[in-house]
Amino acid sequence: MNYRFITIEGNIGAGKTTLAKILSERLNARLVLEGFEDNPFLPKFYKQPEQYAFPLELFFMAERFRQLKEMLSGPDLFQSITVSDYLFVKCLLFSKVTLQEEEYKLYQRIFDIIHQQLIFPDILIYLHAPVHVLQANIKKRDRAYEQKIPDEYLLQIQETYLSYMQQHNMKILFVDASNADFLSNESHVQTILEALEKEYDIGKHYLALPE
Ligand SMILES: Nc1ncnc2c1ncn2[C@@H]1O[C@H](COP(=O)(O)OP(=O)(O)OP(=O)(O)O)[C@@H](O)[C@H]1O
Repeated sequence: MNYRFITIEGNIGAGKTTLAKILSERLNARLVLEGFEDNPFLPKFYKQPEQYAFPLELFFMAERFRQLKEMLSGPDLFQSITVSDYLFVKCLLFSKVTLQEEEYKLYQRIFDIIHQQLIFPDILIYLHAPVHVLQANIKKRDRAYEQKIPDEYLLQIQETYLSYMQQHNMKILFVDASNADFLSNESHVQTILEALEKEYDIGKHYLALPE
């Protein structure tokens, strides 16, 4: 397989973490997961978004930068495969939705300075699911602070991801994850693994999972 650094992205509740864990096991890869539970501002943000969005986003940026930087300085960067469940630019995409305009401009300035120090994945697997599926997943996993996320917020996040992918040249496997069940449907995992054996051109490549 030609991809040494694979990143999985998608909206809240799309199933990134599940797939990242499974792929890392199957590919014997290093796993990089975002530590959103360590962000003390997240439950507060969901109660009072305007008040807590800026510290929330700063915390995410600092933590993710630290994590990816550590990964880069690790000894096995060129020997092993790495699978992560977020792109660094995720902070910026969410911030576009969560921050006020002036705050966003400032955030973007800091982001622009630091993101150049990081490497970009070889391929992005984007899990796309409609809002009602995301809401059902969010309900099922039952994190208390996520239970009142409005559909509108999920739609805005989705829009931001889609327009980012439209504007940036990268190899993207765009997976229809409406019925994805990587935990108990082996053929779904196999579809992704087989796709990763192929060499793709830059751009979006659609991938459907078996019924
Ligand atoms: N930059 C951010 N700004 C605001 N909230 C964020 C940000 N990054 C993550 N979150 C929140 O942290 C929580 C976990 O986010 P994330 O989407 O990464 O994981 P997830 O929903 O568990 O993913 P999946 O179900 O696809 O594995 C969600 O409530 C999400 O809204």
